[in-house]
Amino acid sequence: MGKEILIGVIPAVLVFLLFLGINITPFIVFAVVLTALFFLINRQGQGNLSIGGKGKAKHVVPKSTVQFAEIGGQERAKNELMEALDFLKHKDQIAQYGIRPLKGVLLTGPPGTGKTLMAKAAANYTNSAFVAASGSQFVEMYVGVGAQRVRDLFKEVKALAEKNGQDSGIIFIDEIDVIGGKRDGQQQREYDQTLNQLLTEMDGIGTSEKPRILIIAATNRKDMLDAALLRPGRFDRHISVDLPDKTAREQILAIHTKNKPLAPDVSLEQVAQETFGFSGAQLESVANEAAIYAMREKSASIEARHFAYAVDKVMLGEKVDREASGEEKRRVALHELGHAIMSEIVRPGSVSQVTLSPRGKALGYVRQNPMEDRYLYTKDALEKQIMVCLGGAVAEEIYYGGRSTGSKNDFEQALNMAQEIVQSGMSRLGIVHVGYIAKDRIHDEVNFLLEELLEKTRDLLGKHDPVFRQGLETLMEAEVLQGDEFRSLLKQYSPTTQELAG
Ligand SMILES: Nc1ncnc2c1ncn2[C@@H]1O[C@H](COP(=O)(O)OP(=O)(O)OP(=O)(O)O)[C@@H](O)[C@H]1O
Ligand SMILES: [Zn+2]
Repeated sequence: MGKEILIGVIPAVLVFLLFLGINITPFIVFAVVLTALFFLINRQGQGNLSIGGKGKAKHVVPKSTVQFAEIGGQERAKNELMEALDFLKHKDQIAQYGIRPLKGVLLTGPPGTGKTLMAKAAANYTNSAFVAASGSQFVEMYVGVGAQRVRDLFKEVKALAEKNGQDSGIIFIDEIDVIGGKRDGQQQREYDQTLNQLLTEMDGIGTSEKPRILIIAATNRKDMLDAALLRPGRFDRHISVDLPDKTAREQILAIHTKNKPLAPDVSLEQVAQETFGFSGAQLESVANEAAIYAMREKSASIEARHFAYAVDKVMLGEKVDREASGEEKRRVALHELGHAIMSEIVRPGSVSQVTLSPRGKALGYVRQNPMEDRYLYTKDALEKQIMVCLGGAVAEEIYYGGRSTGSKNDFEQALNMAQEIVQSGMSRLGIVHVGYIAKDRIHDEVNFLLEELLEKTRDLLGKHDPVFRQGLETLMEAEVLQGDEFRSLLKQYSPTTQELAG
């Protein structure tokens, strides 16, 4: 601020000197030089300190101003991240207690769910210097360039922290899977060097180091990552950032319409209802497109129909049509109800929540109350849990006459548990020595077990049609059913013991 005043004062002084009849040429030269200097300093002061010459990726971002409050939904992820960040804030205590410093946080989840926003908010929350890069920026034709860039990144964040007087720095690496993907074959030499450099830098982060550095990485393919990255002391804290559920969608829409004139007929809840499966980025797009439609029509405010257009446009842009997405939601709802009903049948009181909120690859889930550890080790308990797993696919079979890829994970779990039964000597085969018995005999026995349990599950779920219908209605509307709600629905619509027996 002082600079502007000086720049204004200098000409005034010169005019005054001229007025006194003094030769001002030397003063003018001096003033010009001074002004030029001020401009230079001023420009550098804007903050985009950049190390490295041309051709280098620009990964320095001005000081982050994003706040956690500007991120809609993601409550669990935000809390987990803040908890992790408290390590940065209380680093003296961490050192005092000899706690291993947290070095890496991995954010996983589909594109556009706010991972970048979270990293920026993290920097703001901890008053850390922030630099960002994307995995693809490290891929170069020349060996060694990627590794050099990793080194630069660490240097940069340190320099930036020093310059801003901050005692911590956050490095955000988007698409970490590009440099940290699983090794296969030799064509990955360059990636290897980049990854190794990253690991070396991370291993070098000490407890008392200043500035303290935290690396936040993002990927939507955690399963693709090299195990070396996930080891303790590296990216050992994983936070999943999921697609938003209905409430979260409404919050995100509210955030992105805050500065827009909405007509009274707009219900963000309604828009949220119609945007199942949308990411935060897509919702931002909906808000923006709706505004564009309204402006084109010279409408004074954004009306409900503008939102309807916008939702369609974003869906079409993503090649998802409304019909299909509604149908998919129905299918997911029935699938989850299948799990939930089975869960209550085999273990009353076990369902804590049924939701359609898409998590990771799954589009819905049933949260079960934890059971006692002991429980899992009997044959009966394993069989019951297998039936809960199969419930989803069976429900789809009943209502759609076939299964979908949505049950892959369920089947994997069921298979594992069935194998457990066989290998623990709890099947018709008796005690088996896994090394000696032919593989296909185990396989056959596992299949036999699963077929039997499938049949049982079909039988039980087939008798719960009214529960499916009522549950479906609620889930389509609210996308979530709390455990108690679900149980009272079951109580009301379940068949009686007599009906079950018949
Ligand atoms: N939870 C959210 N709340 C508010 N806005 C959001 C949210 N999630 C995404 N957005 C909007 O979408 C934009 C893109 O989000 P962001 O870049 O953080 O997603 P990302 O998960 O990092 O995606 P990608 O993996 O594709 O990089 C944000 O700038 C913001 O406008
Ligand atoms: Zn399932």
